[in-house]
Amino acid sequence: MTEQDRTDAPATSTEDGGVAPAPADDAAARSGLSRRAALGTAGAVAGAAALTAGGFAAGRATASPLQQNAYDFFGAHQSGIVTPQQDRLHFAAFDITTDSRARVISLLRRWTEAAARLMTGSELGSGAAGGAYAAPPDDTGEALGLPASGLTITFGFGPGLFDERFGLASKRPAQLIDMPKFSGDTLDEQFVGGDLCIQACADDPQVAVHAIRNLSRLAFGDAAIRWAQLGFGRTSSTTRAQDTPRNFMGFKDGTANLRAEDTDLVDRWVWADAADGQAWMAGGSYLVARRIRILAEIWDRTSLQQQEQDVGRTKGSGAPLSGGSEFTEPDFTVTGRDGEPLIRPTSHVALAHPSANGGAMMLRRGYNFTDGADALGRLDAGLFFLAYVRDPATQFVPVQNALSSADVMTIEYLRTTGSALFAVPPGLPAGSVLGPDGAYIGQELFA
Ligand SMILES: C=CC1=C(C)c2cc3[nH]c(cc4nc(cc5[nH]c(cc1n2)c(C)c5CCC(=O)O)C(CCC(=O)O)=C4C)c(C)c3C=C
Ligand SMILES: [Fe+2]
Repeated sequence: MTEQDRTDAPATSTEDGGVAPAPADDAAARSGLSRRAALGTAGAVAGAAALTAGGFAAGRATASPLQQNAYDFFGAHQSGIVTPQQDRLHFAAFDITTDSRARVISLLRRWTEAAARLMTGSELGSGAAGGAYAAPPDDTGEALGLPASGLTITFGFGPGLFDERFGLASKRPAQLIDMPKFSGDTLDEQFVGGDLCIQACADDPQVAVHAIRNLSRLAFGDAAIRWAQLGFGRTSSTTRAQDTPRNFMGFKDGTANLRAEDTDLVDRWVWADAADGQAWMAGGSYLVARRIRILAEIWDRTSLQQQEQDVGRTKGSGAPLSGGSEFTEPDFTVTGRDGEPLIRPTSHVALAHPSANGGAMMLRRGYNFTDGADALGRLDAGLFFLAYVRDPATQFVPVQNALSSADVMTIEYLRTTGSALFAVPPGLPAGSVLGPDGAYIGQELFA
């Protein structure tokens, strides 16, 4: 767990890290949260303040059942980027359906306050069963009784937020490019773009789905889901303590990923800086989302030798074909008896490696997905590729171009059906007071 992910600051903390119940109650009163729910949150965050970098609260006597595995919503960066990658994902891209700038701000305030509560394992408002009998409940209820489950909620802004509607055109970061169409892309419009996005990651799928469902509900009248994606297993590690998971092709994935502990590299390749052009993005990042279908039926009829040559690593241990073990650096100069490089130049690893891309790196945070089958009985399954970068034009586009034009794995077995890019603003500092007039994610953009 990294510094900014520690659960060491309550949802309405004071500058010195103490709990400030009065603002929480004020905010609750202003936003119509029940006393019961507000007390639940205050209790949870007060307990959370006792947690340390040693990890989650799970199993600790001091942790209430609801706050177990709770990450802090507050910090210099949004949670869900360098946070140890959870195993489940619900991702949603939204269209903004209002032309009112004030309503967009109000939506971001509602989302921010709700996200901070959901991450503590608390219900929204009066809860699922505690509100007025004659009104729909404030919380849909399917996460009632479940712990926080490591939930992180990460908000992003798509190019549409910067169109003529909201007077934000001059604040659009140069890094938020219109994603080019890559050779071989077979995009399905139902998985493309979005004015806003929410990435909800958790260790329990019900918790991640509950978060998106309730945030979507809060957006009613202002934004509507354009497309969404569930992920059932992580395909990366974002910290050194985590095992390397396997992707839908059966290979270890995430071995050479950037990790939270690589702070210099993360500063260099992930976090935006004011000097990059837009001060409001300092401490933020850019999220590339690509829905990539894997032609499993073809891949599964391919020999082990061919599979390993296409990836550039062994299927068992994930070691590079040039030798060593999983975390040995690939050596692209080592040749076999036939004089050919052991790692083929057309392999995925050879083409995606920083040495082939001007040193560029990215923080991958993808998920396996399966969405049923097509009319021919083939699985609609693959990898929902998520990557955080500081500059998509120099860190993602050249790599994708190289993969699209030369990577045997990409050309023969992968079909990209969805694509989107979002600017992910920085986090909110501890001590921020939330509510109808309070702080919100992205506030510097509207300042
Ligand atoms: C444009 C960026 C990338 C896309 C798209 C992509 C798709 C994709 N990758 C795999 C499987 C593996 N990728 C691996 C490594 C790897 N992939 C990228 C980039 C993209 N992948 C990078 C930058 C790297 C690291 C290269 C390096 O530094 O060595 C690996 C090897 C293990 C690992 O390091 O993670 C596998 C396996 C799939 C299945 C996929 C789309 C479906
Ligand atoms: Fe890859």
